[in-house]
Amino acid sequence: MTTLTIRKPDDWHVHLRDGAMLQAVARHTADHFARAIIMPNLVPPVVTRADAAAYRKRIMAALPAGSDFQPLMTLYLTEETDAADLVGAFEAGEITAVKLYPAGATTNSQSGVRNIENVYPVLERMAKAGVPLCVHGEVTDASIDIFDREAVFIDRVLDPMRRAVPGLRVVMEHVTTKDGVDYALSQAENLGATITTHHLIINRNAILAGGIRPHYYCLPVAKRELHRQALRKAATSGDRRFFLGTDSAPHIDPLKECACGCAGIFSSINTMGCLAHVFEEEGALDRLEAFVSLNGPAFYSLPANEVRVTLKKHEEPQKFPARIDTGEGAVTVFDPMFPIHWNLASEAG
Ligand SMILES: NC(=O)N[C@@H](CC(=O)O)C(=O)O
Ligand SMILES: [Zn+2]
Ligand SMILES: [Zn+2]
Repeated sequence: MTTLTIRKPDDWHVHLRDGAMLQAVARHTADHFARAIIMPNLVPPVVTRADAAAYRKRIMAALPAGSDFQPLMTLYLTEETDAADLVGAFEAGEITAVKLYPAGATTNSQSGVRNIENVYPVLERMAKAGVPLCVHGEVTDASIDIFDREAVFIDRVLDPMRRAVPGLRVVMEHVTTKDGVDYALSQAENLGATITTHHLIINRNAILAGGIRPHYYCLPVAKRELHRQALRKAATSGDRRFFLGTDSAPHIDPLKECACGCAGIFSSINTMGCLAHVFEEEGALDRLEAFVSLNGPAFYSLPANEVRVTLKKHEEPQKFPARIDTGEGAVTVFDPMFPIHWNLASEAG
């Protein structure tokens, strides 16, 4: 049996939701990760310091007894955001970052930013205080092809914003293109990028070839194979600018399997097994720790976790549920379309 011992991973982008869904999914993230950046796109969104404190309490209450999982809270940036409230929350350690959703770009982004220049004053305050900005990087212009929205965002919004607010620390969330990878690599400072598990595994064929498969639909949508290859190269390179953000984003099956299905892939249960498979395939198991446990904390100026975990490769494929039950309905688990032989040693199997 092959084993790999690494520092405990963190997830730098996850959706834990609220209510019954939070109760069902929180423990899966807490099982595998020491910390996670908690996305604020609830309805209504987590906008103020008080909202974040209240949401954090609900998350803590949803964790299994004795869990030492640490949620790292974020605020949802709006054109009305109060900079003093935001900086106060950051300086008190109550939030770790702020999230920019272009209005209309993705799930629950209606309250997001319509004109980026309207938030430059808040971004300047964030740059001064050292508050990182996590960015969903897609334009919403209906005339731009959905497969091009990330690349166009870099030119039209991200790069001008970073020039206008020098010193702002930015994370390109869930990069899905070679363009995203190349932009991150071209910048020496103040820029990181998260990569999801599923974008290392699927290209757009998974959604569209041989029938429409809504459980592979997420935003940004998976792109063509050359982009998946660029993401694999970046993630397995060890380069400090790239780190794991699973973007595990549960929606109940009836909301995925319908005429206008929601975007989001739920992967928190089998993410680590999938990643070990991908890194092994790329001959890069020795760089998995950088991607899941070292580069993220370094970007966020946090210590890496001291606790170690062991991943094991088993002869037999490991069993993961095809779906989980939640108080709201079933949620389908990401199926990587290959048998997963790896799991965390503490897991069953
Ligand atoms: N990634 C997704 O497809 N969906 C996310 C939103 C997001 O991260 O863009 C969600 O909240 O469902
Ligand atoms: Zn997003
Ligand atoms: Zn997300």
